[in-house]
Amino acid sequence: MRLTKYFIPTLREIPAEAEVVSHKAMLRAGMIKKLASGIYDYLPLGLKAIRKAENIIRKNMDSSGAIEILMPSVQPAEMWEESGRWSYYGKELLRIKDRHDRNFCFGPTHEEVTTDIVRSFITSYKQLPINLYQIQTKFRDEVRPRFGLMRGREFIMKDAYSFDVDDAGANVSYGKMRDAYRRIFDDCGLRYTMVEADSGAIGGSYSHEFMVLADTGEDSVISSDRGGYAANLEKAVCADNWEEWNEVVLPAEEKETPNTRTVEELAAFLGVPVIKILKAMIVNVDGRFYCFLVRGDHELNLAKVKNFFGAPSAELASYDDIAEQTGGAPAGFIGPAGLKIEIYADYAVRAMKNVVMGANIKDLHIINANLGRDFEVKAFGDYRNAIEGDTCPADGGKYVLTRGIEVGHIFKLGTKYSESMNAVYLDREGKRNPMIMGCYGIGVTRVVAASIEQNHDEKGIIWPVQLAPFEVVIVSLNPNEQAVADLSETIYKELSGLGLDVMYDDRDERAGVKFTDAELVGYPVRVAIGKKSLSEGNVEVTVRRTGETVAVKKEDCISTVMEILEKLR
Ligand SMILES: O=C(C[C@@H]1CCCCN1)Cn1cnc2cc(Cl)c(F)cc2c1=O
Ligand SMILES: [Mg+2]
Repeated sequence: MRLTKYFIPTLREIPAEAEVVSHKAMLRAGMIKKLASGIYDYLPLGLKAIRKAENIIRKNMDSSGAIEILMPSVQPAEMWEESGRWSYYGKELLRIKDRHDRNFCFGPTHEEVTTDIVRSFITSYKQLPINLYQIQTKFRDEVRPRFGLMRGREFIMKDAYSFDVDDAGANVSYGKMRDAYRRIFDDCGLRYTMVEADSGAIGGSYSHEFMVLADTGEDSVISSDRGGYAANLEKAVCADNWEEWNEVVLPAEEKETPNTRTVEELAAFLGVPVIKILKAMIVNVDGRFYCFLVRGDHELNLAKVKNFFGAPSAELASYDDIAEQTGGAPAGFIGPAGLKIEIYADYAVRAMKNVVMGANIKDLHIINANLGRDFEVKAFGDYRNAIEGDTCPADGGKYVLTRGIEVGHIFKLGTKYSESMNAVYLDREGKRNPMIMGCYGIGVTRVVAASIEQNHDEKGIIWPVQLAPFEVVIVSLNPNEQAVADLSETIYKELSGLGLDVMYDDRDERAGVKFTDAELVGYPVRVAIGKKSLSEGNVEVTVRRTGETVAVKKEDCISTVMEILEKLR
């Protein structure tokens, strides 16, 4: 492509709203343009990277036996009423009305639509298993879209749905997708890890996420330093391996603790370590209230609370609900004594002695409170967030916390949709059975952003060859010298002839401007052609990732570039 005939609106200034590297880099390199909050134009460079990611995904999905389809973005509400999800989702679901005032939504996902296709045409076990997938635009009305394509409201997803006759078959389908995802992210040149994940509201028995390791990732990953376990923090299991504190049980006494709103303030005021404090939270689980206790240095894990009750949601209670459930105690002074609601505690609480707990009265705490004498617990469980240094119950290693960007999520779905929407098949004995489903997503636009998060420096993007919009940029240093232009054209045509995506920067610009743009846009290989190329017969080949430049005889330019690109793959 000739740059004078192309469209790469690079920016000198970074818009203030861009917080993370990939967002800044994609704006500066002229890959995207914001149309509205969380909604972006994919400009030529951005689209080429997205298309390369899509083709890697398509190649591996097809070779896994999945079959590509394309479903509508606009979905009728009736389908979501059948699955019971129309009323379940809140504002995140973009609901629209057509001219006849009928209800539709802009699809955030396509379980219902795919299940409708399968139930309409597949009726026998002989037609199963089947895996249908699409690569398509989704819309989820995030309350706070940010980080550019990392958390957009409109985004491109590959979503696949598998249908099997039984659980064993569904496990095979799940395994095929897991292996396909590994090939996809390897082929994209991403460093990632697969982690056990919370299945969230869509139910189903288990799920795994594929996390691109990056410090700017929004997700927290807990993994054992022995490599035997990795999970999203929402899901990471905590061992119940606490030694009872060997302290003499002391008499409890009330203590005035004015204005000690936080655990740290309370600990400092009383001169005790945070670990001695019993944190009590009132949790609203789908409208029912419970009190959960965790040790002062731990955090309550609401995903674990939600899953414990099998509820669609679990949130910290509002101030008003706290006051109502505790007889008026403000947050920071809540305790388990004298509550009417059920009390659950994390395993670590069972080992505590002589703790500080809220008295459910403003500015008052009780010190040296002890389980059994001063408060009761209905049941102990794993309700806290794992932390670094915890012992891994799976392999005895120590937990390490890292951050990740979720680029893929695969779910064992079960019969949630096939039962509610009657997607059944006749088995050998002619008996009707619901199909066992799985669903599998990849955030295509997020893959591109994640790749930049993992591959950049202060000058801009360092594209892995696999996703690079253009693999090579030819920079003519003296475009007005006919001989330089001729040599540049020759090399440009030869490299393009080999099937590479080559950008030819034929602008009448200074070398510095061309070099800076080449580094910003992130072409893996740069070929610079100038007067020296004529006098000494050399061209300069630069590798973006290492910054290393070599002088190459112009007749060896093509083979050198091809070798470098092969090594980079
Ligand atoms: O999408 C999934 C599960 C899998 C992920 C892989 C591809 C197939 N679906 C979970 N999920 C997430 N956010 C949603 C947001 C809205 Cl507004 C909604 F109405 C539904 C969903 C929803 O179901
Ligand atoms: Mg997910």
